[in-house]
Amino acid sequence: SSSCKSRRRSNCEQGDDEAAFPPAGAGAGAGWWWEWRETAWFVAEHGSGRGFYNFVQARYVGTNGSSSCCFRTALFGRVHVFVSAALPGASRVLASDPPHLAKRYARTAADLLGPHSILCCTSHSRHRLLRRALAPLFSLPSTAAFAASFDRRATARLLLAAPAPAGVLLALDAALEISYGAICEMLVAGDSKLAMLQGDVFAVTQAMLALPLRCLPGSRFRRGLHARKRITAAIRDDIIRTRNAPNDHDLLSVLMQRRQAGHPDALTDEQIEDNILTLIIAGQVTTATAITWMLKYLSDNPQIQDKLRAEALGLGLKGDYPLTLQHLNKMDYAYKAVKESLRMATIVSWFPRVALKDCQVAGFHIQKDWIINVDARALHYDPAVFHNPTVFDPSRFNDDEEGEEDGVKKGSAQQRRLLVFGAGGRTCLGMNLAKIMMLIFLHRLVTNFRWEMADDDPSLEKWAMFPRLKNGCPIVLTPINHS
Ligand code: HEM
Repeated sequence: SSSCKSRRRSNCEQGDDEAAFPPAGAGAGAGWWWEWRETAWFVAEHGSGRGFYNFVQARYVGTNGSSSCCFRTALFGRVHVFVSAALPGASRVLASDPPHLAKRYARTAADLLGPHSILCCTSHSRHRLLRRALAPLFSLPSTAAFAASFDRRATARLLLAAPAPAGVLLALDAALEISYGAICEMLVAGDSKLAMLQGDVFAVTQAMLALPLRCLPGSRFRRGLHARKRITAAIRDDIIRTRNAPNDHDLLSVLMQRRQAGHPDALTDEQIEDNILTLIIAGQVTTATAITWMLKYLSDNPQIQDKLRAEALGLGLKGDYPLTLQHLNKMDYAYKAVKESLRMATIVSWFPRVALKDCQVAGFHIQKDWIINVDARALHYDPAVFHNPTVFDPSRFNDDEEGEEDGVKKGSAQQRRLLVFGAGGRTCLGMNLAKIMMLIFLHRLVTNFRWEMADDDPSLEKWAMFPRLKNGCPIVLTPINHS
């Protein structure tokens, strides 16, 4: 934003060339003691009810007390630069995907997801192969089947198993359970042990940003590694089963058939294991977390909830109807509410890339091996980009252009500035699935209940990979009388 641009020069020391070094954040220092203190601080915030972004936000305030759009710190032995995606040039780093800026993930995440995971893959050519190999999962028929499966599960969980009138639903648990079932079915249909391992998937996500205390019995990281072993063992059993009896409906069967046919994008067993685990983790916890934030924002804004209800009931769907992609396409206001929830929740706060050589990012001098974190949350809460950014307002997207491009809705300049799913060659593969899950969950809830939060505690869950409410978003449901 313009506010970011003008503040930049005044906050920087000058580098060797034209570009400036990123300013050191609040509490700046040097040497091993400072680095250790920054890491301990980051970990402490992560383990507090305030969440790790609190660490980042505090450091945008420079040593002289003025706020900046970029700062550098040191975490886990590496220099990290955080740069607001509102700065011209920062999100271009993602969109243009230059070869000297490789994707970077915490080593702990790479250990837990595996060396072949698409999320952690740094080689451009191997990454392209993995993206092509996983593409069938996101085809239109697969997406439609996924929507039907998620809808069936959501209906069963929210309506058939609904709590007594004015009962409390723990939204996070419900969203995790429904999305886990639907994603697993899409990846490995049939009788897979994966269905029983939701707790292990949770343990892996809890370990992703933990200290890498591999040898310490009982540490979160070690528990995560053990959970990973059980999950990959289950996938290995599924690979053997599917090799003998593939069915056409799941990703694993497609991958196995490709291998048997000698397809150039065929994946090895190890690549399949790591990427099935990755898809579950990338898809389930993110989306379930987004759903809980959406329900919280709508509980805080009952008039928006009413407007959504009016749109949903106005679709004229009666009786026991399955939702289809055509129905979802008609939910204009709900779609805006989903986008606004994604903006405010900003599930993935920043995007890490490692500099493979000295370079410039958004006008700042970056040295080889530094890690550049393009900060999406700073963009989504920048008042110069989103007017009144802390207000939940789906109508801020009213000026979006209508129309579809490659099956994805086009939007206005402001919409394009959302950085919820990343940009460029590493853009989230599951973004349409995520929006579909959110729309279906919302539709089933809004057409059957009014709701409000049962507990307003704003604390965030400790050690969560993505910021989410500690209380799991308990909502009081009041059934709607349709007569
Ligand atoms: C609200 C839900 C979701 C959010 C906020 C989200 C966000 C993201 C973001 C920001 C990235 C890019 C990270 C980067 O560039 O560093 C990403 C990548 C990815 N996401 Fe999602 N995601 C969501 C749901 C899903 C779902 C449902 C799936 C699939 C089932 C999925 C699969 C993936 C995969 C495979 C990648 C890696 C893409 C690559 O590196 O080429 N995500 N996601």
